Amino acid sequence: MSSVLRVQKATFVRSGRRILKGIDWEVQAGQHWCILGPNGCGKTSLINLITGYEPATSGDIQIGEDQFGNSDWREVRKRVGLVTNTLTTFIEPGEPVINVIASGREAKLNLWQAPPAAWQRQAATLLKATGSPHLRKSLWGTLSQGERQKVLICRALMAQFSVLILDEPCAGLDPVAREHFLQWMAEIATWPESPSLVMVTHHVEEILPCLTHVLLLKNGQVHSQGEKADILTSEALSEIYGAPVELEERGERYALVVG
Ligand SMILES: Nc1ncnc2c1ncn2[C@@H]1O[C@H](COP(=O)(O)OP(=O)(O)OP(=O)(O)O)[C@@H](O)[C@H]1O
Repeated sequence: MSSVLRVQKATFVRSGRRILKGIDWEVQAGQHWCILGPNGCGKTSLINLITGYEPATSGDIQIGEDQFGNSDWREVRKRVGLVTNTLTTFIEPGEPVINVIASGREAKLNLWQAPPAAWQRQAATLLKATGSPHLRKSLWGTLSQGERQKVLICRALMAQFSVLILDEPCAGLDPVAREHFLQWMAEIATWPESPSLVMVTHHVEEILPCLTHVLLLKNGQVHSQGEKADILTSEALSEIYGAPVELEERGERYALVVG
């Protein structure tokens, strides 16, 4: 299997604090990952290194064949998609939904002009696949939280990334919207051209069967990583959260009982 993303001995130091302390992690083609860890363990910091928003203090980050430092990182980052709520604040409320999606082609947030017809068609096709083709004529500012998440993922899919990082994509969704959203994510994972999905979440309920691997972080270090069935245990989760928790299997999904 080919490597899509490789992090080797990555450290991240800010304000004299060692936030990431030697992370080794590899995502191979065809794998979909979930990252779990308590607040402040370094999940966002790790994502910031992978997307090139922050330079690692030491260590190597490789996307496919290209390594940060040896390749033009602006080109490399075009292969890593990031869907995060912080993006939403940078998009103008008056921007048409189709333009928001089409802007993913150039990794720009606001296009300020009508996108080329071919991009508009591709954007409309992606939107249709979400089951929300009626949003085609909507403006960004009128969308609900769940609709915004779908549009942001469509936007990311415009660029044909090899890795798509979803940072707490279900935050703010009601239970039904969350389940619909997760099922759509599961469908994306079945596409032959699907990027490797990396989902950061605090909720084991959101770990879908399509997520094949799990990375557990604690205090800026890898606690454990590997195939979901091996890594996701009550014992491991109790260790990372520093309190007894019980992982319950419900069909192919999970629930967590605290205490
Ligand atoms: N630029 C920075 N300067 C100083 N401290 C930072 C910086 N970036 C992150 N930190 C600190 O590093 C730690 C890890 O932060 P990070 O946001 O990566 O955690 P996280 O696992 O994503 O947390 P959460 O689950 O709460 O979102 C936190 O204690 C945070 O305050």
